[in-house]
Amino acid sequence: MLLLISPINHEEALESIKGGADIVDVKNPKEGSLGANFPWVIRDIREITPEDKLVSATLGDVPYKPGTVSLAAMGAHVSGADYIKVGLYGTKDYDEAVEVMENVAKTIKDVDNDTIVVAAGYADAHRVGAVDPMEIPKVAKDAGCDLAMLDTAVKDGHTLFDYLSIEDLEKFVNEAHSYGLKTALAGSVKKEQLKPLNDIGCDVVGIRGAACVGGDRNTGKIHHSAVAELKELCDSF
Ligand SMILES: O=C[C@H](O)COP(=O)(O)O
Repeated sequence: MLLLISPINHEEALESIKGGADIVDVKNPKEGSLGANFPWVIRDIREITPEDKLVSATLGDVPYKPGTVSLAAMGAHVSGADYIKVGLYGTKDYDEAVEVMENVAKTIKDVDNDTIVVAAGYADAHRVGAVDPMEIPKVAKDAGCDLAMLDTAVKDGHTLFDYLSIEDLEKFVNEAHSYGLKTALAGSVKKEQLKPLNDIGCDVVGIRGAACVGGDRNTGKIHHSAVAELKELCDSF
């Protein structure tokens, strides 16, 4: 299972790289769970990240506006992102989510087929009126994405596991795999929760809070020792 770590700036990206993150995921929590950062921050982090590591960029907790989100995807691409995550927040059902994601996938695949397009839903979608998380694998497949992901929309201490059972998560992973997609799971994941995620076949675990000093994604900063501990655990399974 690969370790994706979400820094917000240059300093935290260096800590993530030093700690051994497999994917450096540029994010801006001030703008939400999958808040988007600025093009120059993504470009700078791509420049300091070794070439063999992927740089991811989140496009935000996006509205049901396929054109706006497609342009944002192009912005992430020209800024150097290899992995583009779209938080399906304003899309209330399968049809809206597919419409956004198929336009993002077309935008990106037309210019670079190797860039990874990620459809990200929310385990707590019911709290914000977003598309059902269990529909995300089908959304990702039907829209031509590479990866189906779940995170949590509301970062209030609840974790992914508060909303979905391990059986549901396994079903999510198996369905995505049956379509030939990879999976990523996140949502205030703690180090003790890595093994169950690994055991159900999850391909990527996404973490910010547990990689920060004090375990707090907002007040803490990412520290390489916390990242290294998570990386060692991921490699031990
Ligand atoms: O993509 C993953 C997220 O950054 C997860 O953040 P979190 O561990 O603070 O919920």
